[in-house]
Amino acid sequence: MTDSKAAVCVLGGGSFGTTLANLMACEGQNVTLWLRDQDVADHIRTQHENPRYLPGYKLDARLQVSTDIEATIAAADLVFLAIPSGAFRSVLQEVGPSLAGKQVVSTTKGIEQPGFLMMSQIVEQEAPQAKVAVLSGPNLAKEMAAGELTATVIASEDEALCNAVQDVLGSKNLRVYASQDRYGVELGGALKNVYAIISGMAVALGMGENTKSMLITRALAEMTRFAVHMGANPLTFLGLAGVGDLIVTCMSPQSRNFRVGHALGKGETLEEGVARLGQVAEGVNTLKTLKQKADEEGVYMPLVAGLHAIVFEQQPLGQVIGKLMSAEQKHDVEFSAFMSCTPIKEQ
Ligand SMILES: NC(=O)C1=CN([C@@H]2O[C@H](COP(=O)(O)OP(=O)(O)OC[C@H]3O[C@@H](n4cnc5c(N)ncnc54)[C@H](OP(=O)(O)O)[C@@H]3O)[C@@H](O)[C@H]2O)C=CC1
Ligand SMILES: O=C(CO)COP(=O)(O)O
Repeated sequence: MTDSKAAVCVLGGGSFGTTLANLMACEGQNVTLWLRDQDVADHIRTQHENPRYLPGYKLDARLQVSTDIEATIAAADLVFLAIPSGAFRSVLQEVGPSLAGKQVVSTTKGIEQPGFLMMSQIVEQEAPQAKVAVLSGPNLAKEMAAGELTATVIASEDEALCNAVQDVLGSKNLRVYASQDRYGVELGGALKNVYAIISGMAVALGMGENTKSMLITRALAEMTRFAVHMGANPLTFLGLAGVGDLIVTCMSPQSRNFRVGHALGKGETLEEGVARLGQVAEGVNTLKTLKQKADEEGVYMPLVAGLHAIVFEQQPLGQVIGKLMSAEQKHDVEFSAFMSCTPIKEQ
């Protein structure tokens, strides 16, 4: 067991970073939240609320806040990263050397292009002396901030790091399960955002419950097919970071990706939907990145291709749906085929 009072920091003061840091503060952990906005930091320190990203949620008075990233990292043993993928590398480039020897956990659900890199792979590049893990699961920030029960997955080849995260983050409201499939867990968190956009669109169009169930189930088959091709363990997609996160993000209007899809379904442009959200919806960039990679790798992903055609190729919705419904009818469950495929690739 690790020291439960290990110093922890969370980099990124958006909805998820604030929520994670607050959950740990509520458990009496020594935790500091770093964010770049001085006004928001002052508000959290004095009013115990993040007015920009979690208005109306009372934060624990023991939560420490800083705008000094170097001092925050220097004082921490365990560093959580909750920076959107578009800014992830630039922040890592700034602080990479300071992360040497630290335990670093990425919570960011996006993919960097070019290179099709997961965020933990960026950590490996920019902070090669750090120990790396990823955290992912059905974790809508606002529900967690409200104390709703859920679970998440900490994935790393480093068992001590998984144990450390279970110690500091696990609580009566949050179960933290371990996995060794870092790549699969991270890929699951990024891919499901694309299908949440499709689900939001289906809801806006008034589609039936059967339709939504079909979409989620075929989404799971499609994302697993891609992930296995890329070297992930198919069983990971039966867990919290796979089907668990897919279900919540495809079903909840709290999901920002779902909301972007809903706006599209109501006839708004992508730009309008994203602007009204005012928060990050990682699925938009992931859609572009994933479509390109699936084409390069020759992986069959009709839902991804269909959404891409609607959003970026101006194809009429009705035409795309017609094409999807008249595609070749293949196998339902592909997991048996996945199980007999070659072992997980070195990533
Ligand atoms: N919210 C959720 O329910 C969950 C989110 N995640 C993932 O966590 C990641 C972060 O998302 P989330 O917190 O929700 O995003 P939000 O949109 O709520 O907040 C984004 C945060 O990132 C900060 N930021 C943006 N660019 C930079 C930068 N260059 N340097 C420092 N800080 C920066 C913003 O600061 P500023 O306000 O100053 O611009 C803001 O604090 C995403 O990848 C998301 O997929 C994972 C699980 C759940
Ligand atoms: O990843 C999430 C829930 O697990 C949050 O999803 P959104 O980014 O779509 O809000």
